Amino acid sequence: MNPLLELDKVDACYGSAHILHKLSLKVNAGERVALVGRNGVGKTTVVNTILGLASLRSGRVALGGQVFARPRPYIAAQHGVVVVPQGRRIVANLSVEENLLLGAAVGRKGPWNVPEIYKLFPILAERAHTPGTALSGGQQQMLAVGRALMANPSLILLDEPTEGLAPVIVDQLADIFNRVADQGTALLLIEQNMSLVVRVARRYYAMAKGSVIAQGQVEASRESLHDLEAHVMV
Ligand SMILES: Nc1ncnc2c1ncn2[C@@H]1O[C@H](COP(=O)(O)OP(=O)(O)OP(=O)(O)O)[C@@H](O)[C@H]1O
Repeated sequence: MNPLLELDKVDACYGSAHILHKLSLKVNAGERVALVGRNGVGKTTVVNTILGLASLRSGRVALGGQVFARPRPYIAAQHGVVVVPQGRRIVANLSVEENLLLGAAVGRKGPWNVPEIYKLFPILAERAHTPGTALSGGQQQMLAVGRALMANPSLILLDEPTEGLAPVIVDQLADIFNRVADQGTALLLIEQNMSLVVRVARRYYAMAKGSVIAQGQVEASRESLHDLEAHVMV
């Protein structure tokens, strides 16, 4: 079976700023993969390249085996690849429920709908008619994950989903990510919190200066945690 996502020797830029250099990675159906690395190495640029928000200079971006010379956000969504963006990007003048409904705009069929999201995150049901940005940071992150699930994705790209959140909320999100993955949705988890990575991911790529410099299995061991932490120490 073709990988859900494959980047093959990708070079990508913002204008004249050349950020990604011969970067290759792939995510297969149902996999739990982490992308780790220090601040500024280009992790968000990987996401932006998949969405066409950074320009693809050379190499290949393929979704489900289909190569896209000019990736776009709607192409990714139509192919079941959705992003929970860094900073969440909750729409301020829409309610929680309206933010969730935005996620369904792509019209993919699947198990996720508003009642199912409310079962996963009961707090969102309680606050359904509250403006999305009136929620706490942790609740906004739940809303961003719920909005992504509303697209019935086969792969979710999570860009630093626990940044700035309290440990108790991080624990809840780890549990949610595992439940979502247990139901068969693949995850690409971009994270600086390595104790979360070892709880969720089974495989990792480590980046430095716009390239993948290491990859391997993730194990729930002290050694694995130590190895991963070495890639993100600043
Ligand atoms: N729109 C842009 N135009 C030019 N350079 C950019 C742009 N966005 C990011 N960069 C630069 O690209 C490099 C990689 O940034 P990127 O956000 O991909 O890193 P990151 O690994 O996700 O870091 P962080 O953990 O801080 O989000 C950085 O040097 C950054 O300054």
